[in-house]
Amino acid sequence: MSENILVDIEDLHFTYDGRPVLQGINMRIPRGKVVAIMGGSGCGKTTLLRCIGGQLRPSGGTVRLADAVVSKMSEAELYRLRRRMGMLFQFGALFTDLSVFENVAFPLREHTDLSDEMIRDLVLMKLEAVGLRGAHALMPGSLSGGMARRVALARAIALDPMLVMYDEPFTGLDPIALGVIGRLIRTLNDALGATSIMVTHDVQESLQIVDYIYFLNGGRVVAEGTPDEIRASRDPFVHQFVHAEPDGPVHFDYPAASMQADFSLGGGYAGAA
Ligand SMILES: Nc1ncnc2c1ncn2[C@@H]1O[C@H](COP(=O)(O)OP(=O)(O)OP(=O)(O)O)[C@@H](O)[C@H]1O
Repeated sequence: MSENILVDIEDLHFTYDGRPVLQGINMRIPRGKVVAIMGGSGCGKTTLLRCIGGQLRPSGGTVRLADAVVSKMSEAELYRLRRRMGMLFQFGALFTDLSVFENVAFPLREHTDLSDEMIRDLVLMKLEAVGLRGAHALMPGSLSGGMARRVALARAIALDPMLVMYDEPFTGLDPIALGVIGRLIRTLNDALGATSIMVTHDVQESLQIVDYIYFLNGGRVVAEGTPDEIRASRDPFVHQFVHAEPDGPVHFDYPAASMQADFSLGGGYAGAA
């Protein structure tokens, strides 16, 4: 594998209960880049992140991270690998009974033997990086949505990860907070010398901050390119996302039986009384 590629995904397949979700994904993500993954609801974006993080084992193909095949790692190796990965999931999910300081300190206490003084300095540095050093004593319940997301970001980078994965980091944020989080994702990535993968529905923000975008549909990569290539693209998938069109090749409804079969007149639905 080229020295420069941090994440190399080859012909990745994943199946839930016999239902194929990922059907031959190929991606090569160079070190230092911020990459967005987009696609309609349920197309497999979160599943892909979980295969990269080793929480799910693929049914076929490989994910290589640095020079290691993630799906072949033992539990102990995966645990060590996760120390080098930061993850920020939808809504940030802070521990509500821990202060801002303790939330950011959590991965440091969990994964290192650093002294309390060292942990204190590192936590305050990470909080400073997201503009919240002054908020270290607050409890999550007293933070705005944007502040809570910034604390989650500080926690995700607490261990100086080589790879940071974001699952819909902008969900539920107002446009100003969204812009702040977007810029932080970019600047923290560059300051840490990390690589970032972001699953998001926010095309406009992504076009401002990322180096490359992949579009998924039906468990496959259907389009990809740099922000300039994406803006200029005539691909119908890309066009639908960039212009937020409700109709197009991406269907937003989960596949269902016909209305006639599902509703009582059709007599086919056995779910509710
Ligand atoms: N634990 C599970 N068991 C069975 N099926 C699952 C499970 N988790 C997800 N799926 C299914 O796998 C498909 C892909 O889910 P995934 O969460 O990866 O999609 P997504 O692209 O991240 O969607 P969204 O944008 O709505 O979050 C969906 O159809 C979903 O219903």
